[in-house]
Amino acid sequence: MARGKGSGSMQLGLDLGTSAVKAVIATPERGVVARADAPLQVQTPGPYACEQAPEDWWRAVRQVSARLAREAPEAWRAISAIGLSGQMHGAVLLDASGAVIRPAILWNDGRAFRECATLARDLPGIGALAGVPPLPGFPAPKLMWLAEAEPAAHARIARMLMPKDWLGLRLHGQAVTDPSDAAGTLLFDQARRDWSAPLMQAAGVARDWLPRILGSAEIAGRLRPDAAAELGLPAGLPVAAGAGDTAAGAVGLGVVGRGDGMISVGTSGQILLPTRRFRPDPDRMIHAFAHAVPEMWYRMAALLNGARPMAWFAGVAGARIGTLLDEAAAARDAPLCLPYLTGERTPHGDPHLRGAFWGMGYATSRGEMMRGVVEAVAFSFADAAEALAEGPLPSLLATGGGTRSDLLMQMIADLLGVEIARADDMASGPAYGAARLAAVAVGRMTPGDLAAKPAALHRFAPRAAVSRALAGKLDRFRALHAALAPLAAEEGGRVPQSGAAPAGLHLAAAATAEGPGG
Ligand SMILES: Nc1ncnc2c1ncn2[C@@H]1O[C@H](COP(=O)(O)OP(=O)(O)O)[C@@H](O)[C@H]1O
Ligand SMILES: O=C(CO)[C@@H](O)[C@H](O)COP(=O)(O)O
Repeated sequence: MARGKGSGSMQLGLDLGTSAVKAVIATPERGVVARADAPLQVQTPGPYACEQAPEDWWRAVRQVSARLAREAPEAWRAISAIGLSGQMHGAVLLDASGAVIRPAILWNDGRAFRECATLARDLPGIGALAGVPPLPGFPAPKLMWLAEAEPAAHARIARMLMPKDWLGLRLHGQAVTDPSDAAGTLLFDQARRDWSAPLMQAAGVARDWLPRILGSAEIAGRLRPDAAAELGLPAGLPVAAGAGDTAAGAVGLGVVGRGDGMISVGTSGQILLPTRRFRPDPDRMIHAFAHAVPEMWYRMAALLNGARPMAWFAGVAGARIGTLLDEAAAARDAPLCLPYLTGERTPHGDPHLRGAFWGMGYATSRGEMMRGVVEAVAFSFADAAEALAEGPLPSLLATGGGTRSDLLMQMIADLLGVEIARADDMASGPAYGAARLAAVAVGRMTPGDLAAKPAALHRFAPRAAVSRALAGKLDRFRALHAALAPLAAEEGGRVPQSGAAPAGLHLAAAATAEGPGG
């Protein structure tokens, strides 16, 4: 797979996930040789708000670096290049001095729903241009929302970066993004793979707010001396532009060609199929985005609530997620659950949806409730797959923290009727994809090498009989959603522009929120 040049060197892949910063040190020949994670919290100051402070991301990068330097010193010293991956759609807003103006507004923030209606009305062809209909977690409507809700902050904007690109700025000093992350802004012309003048104009975005677009495997800059000193790496290391986390995850698994498929079960969830052409399909809430490899796009069904509802319920129950998943596996029954804790994208495109349980009695246990949550996550993936499928789905390579649950993975395989395969070492993911892009950037891999898939896989084969039993419950899950969606819309309509919780409604808000994870 690798070319001879510099074969002793290793690549550092950094993935700025929503629940944690993940770092891997990898080589093209050996795959991942060391890894470290540092957790992150999501702030939810209002019922539709999801935010993180960029300084917390940097602190987490320093933590994973210190851990790798301590626990894998030889690999750490062999790092010859850095690659980046990160949660998509986040808006990091900087003033003219480069200072962060306010906390980053994340991909699952729903406050900009009114601005989405405005964009859809003013630009009827927006979905065919931007690859996705207006959705509130995307930067364009969020910037419009900010102009109304926080005009003083909006007036200071000199630059907007996506999360991994803000890390890039800290590392090498350049304001750079790549096509796969630019794809998730609603400001990007997917077919031309460049910023779109009509979309920028509609959202009131100045061209010079936006970063330069480089290829994902191009060198964006070199490690600055100050960042090098903080992380304990040599100054001048090349840093590749990298990719948004869905594309980087696909690169990590070799899901780059037509006929490949990926399922990602992280905080969010995705099913992703690479395509050779840009093929928008906005009516079904399918995202058609530029891939991290040149001349490729992908079609994607995207869930705002992937495995995170499981972590949320573990937090509510005050137990470890692994313990509750064991109880869920042993449970014989489960109440119906809707997992839409932050609204949902595919297939509903509805920021007002919320979570619900139905069918509980005094005998209901927490294990049964957890099983209901796991089933709900699997049902969401079934809805996503149905929206995405144009014919039979290919077998899917899996990534993300939720893939650790055999119960969930088997349920999804049963419902989708396709084989799902998880890398045995579970190391292939966005951070590994970022390391691979860095390897291409410094000539340690060829772009063609990115199609290589993980060697050892744990396979979940679909079971027809179980699938029929689950399908009956999926119908009731859909009926519960249909019954509650009008109530959600009515309550959502009463949320003020600021996004603050209206009195008397049940929309949850907290200063901080996240379950205990693993
Ligand atoms: N032991 C476990 N079994 C199954 N799922 C888990 C376990 N530990 C954590 N998770 C799930 O993994 C999710 C985080 O996945 P991850 O891919 O790390 O997310 P992100 O990239 O968003 O940071 C959590 O929301 C949680 O539900
Ligand atoms: O919204 C999307 C993709 O459209 C997600 O990819 C987010 O970027 C968050 O990813 P995770 O933190 O769940 O990995």
